[in-house]
Amino acid sequence: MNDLSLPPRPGSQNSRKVAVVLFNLGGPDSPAAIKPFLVNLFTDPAILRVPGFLRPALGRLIAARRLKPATENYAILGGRSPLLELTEEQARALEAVLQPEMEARCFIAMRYWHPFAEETVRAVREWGAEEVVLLPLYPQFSTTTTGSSIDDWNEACRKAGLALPTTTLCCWHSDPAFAESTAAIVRRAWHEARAKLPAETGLRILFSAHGLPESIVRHGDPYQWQVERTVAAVCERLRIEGAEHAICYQSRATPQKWIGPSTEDAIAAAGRDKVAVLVCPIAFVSEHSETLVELDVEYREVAEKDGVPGYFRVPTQNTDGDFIASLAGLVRHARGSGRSLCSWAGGRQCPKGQRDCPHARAQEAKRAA
Ligand SMILES: C=CC1=C(C)c2cc3[nH]c(cc4nc(cc5[nH]c(cc1n2)c(C)c5CCC(=O)O)C(CCC(=O)O)=C4C)c(C)c3C=C
Ligand SMILES: [Fe+2]
Ligand SMILES: [Fe+2]
Repeated sequence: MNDLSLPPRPGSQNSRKVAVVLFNLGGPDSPAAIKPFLVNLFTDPAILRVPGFLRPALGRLIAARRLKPATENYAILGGRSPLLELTEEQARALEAVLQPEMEARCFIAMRYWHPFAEETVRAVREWGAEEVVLLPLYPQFSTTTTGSSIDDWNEACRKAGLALPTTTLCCWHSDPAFAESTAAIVRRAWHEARAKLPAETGLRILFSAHGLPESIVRHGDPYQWQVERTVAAVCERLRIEGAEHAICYQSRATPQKWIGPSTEDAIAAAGRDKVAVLVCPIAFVSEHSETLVELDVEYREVAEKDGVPGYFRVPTQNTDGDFIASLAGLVRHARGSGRSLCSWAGGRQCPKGQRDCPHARAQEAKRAA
């Protein structure tokens, strides 16, 4: 056993300065930032999959159409997203767990608003990092989120000429410690909700994940499959007798067909079945507009309208101690391997040729090209 109270030994792997880079989507930090944030999002080739010459104009048009609903949502939160502050709290909490074992510092790289990857690459260099661990705050891999952030990071490093040994934690949807910590949060919320309901009223857990256009999944995005793996891993550990559950998808942001069932439809079904719902965000690990507004305000109204006999929400992980410990476990495992790692197979390392590991698959495709 390591004595964690001892400082890292000079010259050991643990004395190397490791930058843990947390990826998230980012959110506007003022009302004026909403428009450019949306333009950045909708002109990302990972999001808007049209020929390059069409993307800037079409992306701006879609962003303009989204501006009003997005502005209304952020107005409820005081005109800004809380995502950066909450991610900073997660970063500090993760550092506090890692620092007794290794010389680690957590940085944040957001995809569509500050701090952008370019800013973070500079900060990582200035700190004198000798090694990098990329840790997306998305348990499930999607080409639209983790994939886009990895490409953005690599491009920022290329431009800045930063070439450090780097490990990418491409996905951790079934990591046992993550699933256990999530199950504990769901269990607590379940008991709180049960205590407020009459004994004869059923309670259904709705695992609500961010949706995706169906065409993206059809083209091989593993996100939906990985969401299902997370739900299975959490349910295995719930230890609540007779708890029924369903998976649904929220936040449709474009007119195309998105994967379903939608969270609205799942709430309507609960209304018909006369069961209360406990909505559990399963693809976000911190609070932001899609939990605080969409789940807490909009879908609550939908549930009332649909005659659902009770509406409750599981809080996201934020800085929950067991959740942060699970992230620390991922970093500990990943360090120094310089490879792409994923937790889904239990082996931590993406198995060679494994079609469900998106990062390994992308690397293989690059090698073959
Ligand atoms: C085509 C559009 C979108 C896809 C695909 C998409 C995927 C996706 N997004 C998240 C997580 C977050 N999304 C957030 C905001 C947000 N997302 C979209 C659109 C798509 N997302 C928009 C237009 C917005 C802006 C807000 C709005 O207009 O409603 C956020 C941040 C929210 C905040 O408070 O700042 C997160 C986080 C995931 C996990 C995902 C696919 C797997
Ligand atoms: Fe989104
Ligand atoms: Fe993987």
